[in-house]
Amino acid sequence: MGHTLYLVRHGEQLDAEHGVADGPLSPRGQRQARLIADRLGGVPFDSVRHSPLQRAEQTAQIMSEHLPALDPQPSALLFDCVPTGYSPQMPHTFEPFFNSVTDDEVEAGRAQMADAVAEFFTPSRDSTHDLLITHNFVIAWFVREAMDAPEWRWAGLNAAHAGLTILRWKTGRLPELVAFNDLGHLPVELRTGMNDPQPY
Ligand SMILES: O=C(O)[C@@H](CO)OP(=O)(O)O
Repeated sequence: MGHTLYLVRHGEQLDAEHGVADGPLSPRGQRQARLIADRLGGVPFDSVRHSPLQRAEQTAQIMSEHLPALDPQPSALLFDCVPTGYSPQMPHTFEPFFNSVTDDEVEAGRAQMADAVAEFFTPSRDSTHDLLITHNFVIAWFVREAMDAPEWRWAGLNAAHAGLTILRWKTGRLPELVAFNDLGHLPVELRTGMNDPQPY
């Protein structure tokens, strides 16, 4: 069956729209965490890791209250980060965002993502299931890496709060993108965190 990696973006953070860098989940974020827990209730997870930031830690905590078999552990490899700097191949509309990111931040993000890929992208002959609760850019980088897409192509791959992305490695096969930003467990009013409102 191989190794399956379940990537979940944290739930909606309280007051994130006011520029608060981190904090607890909003009531909507707490509902999102309960619903992604219900969605994944049948998966026999071998490990659960989460970003140490509060919005991801609380998402993991709510999920483990609903799924007591989970034993979430923090991993610094899952911190929010910026995986690369601006590339001329990116749409120009992305440029203002990258103007506010320092070279040191990019260097740290690049190193973190290299270490994260080495840690989590592990083919397995056995059936293994690992859950990572993390951030939008980390999920985008993992998808880009699994697809062997150009380095800059993580930019613009957006997952919603509590969206579910699944990657799988089977022996002798290319990495498989089983699902990207699947929101089937969320009612329309809880599909938050995307740049544009979701029309479905
Ligand atoms: O700021 C964002 O849009 C993303 C970047 O990864 O972070 P988060 O998933 O923590 O909201």
